[in-house]
Amino acid sequence: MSVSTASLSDALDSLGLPGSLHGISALRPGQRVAGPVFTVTYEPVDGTGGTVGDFLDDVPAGAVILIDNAGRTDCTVWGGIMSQTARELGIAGTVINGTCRDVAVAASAGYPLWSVSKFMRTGKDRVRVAAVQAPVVVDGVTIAPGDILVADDDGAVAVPAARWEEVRGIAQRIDDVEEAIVEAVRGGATLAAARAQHGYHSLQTRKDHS
Ligand SMILES: O=C([O-])CC(=O)C(=O)O
Ligand SMILES: [Mg+2]
Repeated sequence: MSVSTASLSDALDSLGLPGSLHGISALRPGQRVAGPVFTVTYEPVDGTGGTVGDFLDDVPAGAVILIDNAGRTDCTVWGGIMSQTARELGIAGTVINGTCRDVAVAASAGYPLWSVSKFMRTGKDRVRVAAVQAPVVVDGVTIAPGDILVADDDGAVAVPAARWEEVRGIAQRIDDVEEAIVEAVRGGATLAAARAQHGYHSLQTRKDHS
């Protein structure tokens, strides 16, 4: 599963599928995860009774948690206790349509995180878990539990589980072609000639792959 999010995004474009999650960024360089999504949806509460992280004990090892707090950035849905617990549980990483805190703790625990922002005000008494393992919509992309979420330095991409092998295969071929272009340039070709030879400009263009 080592294809880049860039090539996965191009592969999705070529199939006319959505999946690239605009607005969500890596919190630090060098992180990468790929795995089945465990979805969590938050909702606002007025006053007391809300909290964050109640679902964490139920997430299986290897899953990538996707938290949808509707892009809200004025209070957290993730913090350092959660990063360290997730690490203990063997959870692959967390992608947040919202914000998180204690990011230095996540870094020292080596726990991978992606989010809209980082901000220190807690979501306790401000939000609560509304649903787990229900479909979520992020940036217009519907993501169902078990879809494959891949995240790296360039951001996060979701691929429907039923299309994963197809999308991964196309993305792998795109990675190979891009490598061949660079090899051709190293071998003395101009960029224009190398790109033309390998069909660079239409790698992501919508097409019939059959
Ligand atoms: O309130 C939060 O965001 C949760 C928190 O700090 C933690 O898990 O350490
Ligand atoms: Mg904390």
